[in-house]
Amino acid sequence: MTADPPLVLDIDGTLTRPEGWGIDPRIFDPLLEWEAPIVIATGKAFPYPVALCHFLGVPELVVAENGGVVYTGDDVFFTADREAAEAVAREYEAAGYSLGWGPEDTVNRWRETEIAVQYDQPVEPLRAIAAEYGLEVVDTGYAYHVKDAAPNKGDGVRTIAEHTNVDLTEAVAVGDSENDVATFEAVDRSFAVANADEAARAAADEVLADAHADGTLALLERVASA
Ligand SMILES: O=C(O)COP(=O)(O)O
Ligand SMILES: [Mg+2]
Repeated sequence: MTADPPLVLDIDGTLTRPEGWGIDPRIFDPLLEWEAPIVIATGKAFPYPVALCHFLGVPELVVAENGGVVYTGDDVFFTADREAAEAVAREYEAAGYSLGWGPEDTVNRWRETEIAVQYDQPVEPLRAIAAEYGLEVVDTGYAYHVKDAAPNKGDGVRTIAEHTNVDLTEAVAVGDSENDVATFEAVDRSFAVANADEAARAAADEVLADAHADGTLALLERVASA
């Protein structure tokens, strides 16, 4: 009899419905019943993974903003600030472009360390402006994230492990894009869903046969305690 391994899960592309958008409701019960810690490691702003944990009914262990914000359940750690990314966003807008989210911009409203740009906005001028500020642009397949190069999801996951009982030498991670590569390096076994980008596929120990939540759900069945 083996125990359930700790999980490190990405959100978009990994817990999403086959259509690619929205959380697949089939993940709720397996995650609620999982007997080991679950870390949500995402590019989304801090409130989103916290809310996901809350509504799943699992403890809040969260890496948000691609590692810019880390929550261990007791403490919040910030590993970057928003100022430079904000300056890039203003310059992008001044050049006639838009972040693409509308006036109230709930995607960036609560962001503390980076700025996200909608996926159908032009990325080349964004990359050029970000480079002037020494920042990088990460392509998650869902948005472009303007961020400091230092924070990443993998370091965030390690911070959680240092402050909790999450044992990364036993952990299983699932992800779909270049922002999950550092996570894959931090855990014991790493899996890219079938819809994953090249970077995630190359970094993962295994590419799953199924896409989105279908891939993740099949994997959970496979690695669950016997
Ligand atoms: O916020 C994004 O663009 C992607 O989010 P994810 O890291 O949970 O896939
Ligand atoms: Mg993703």
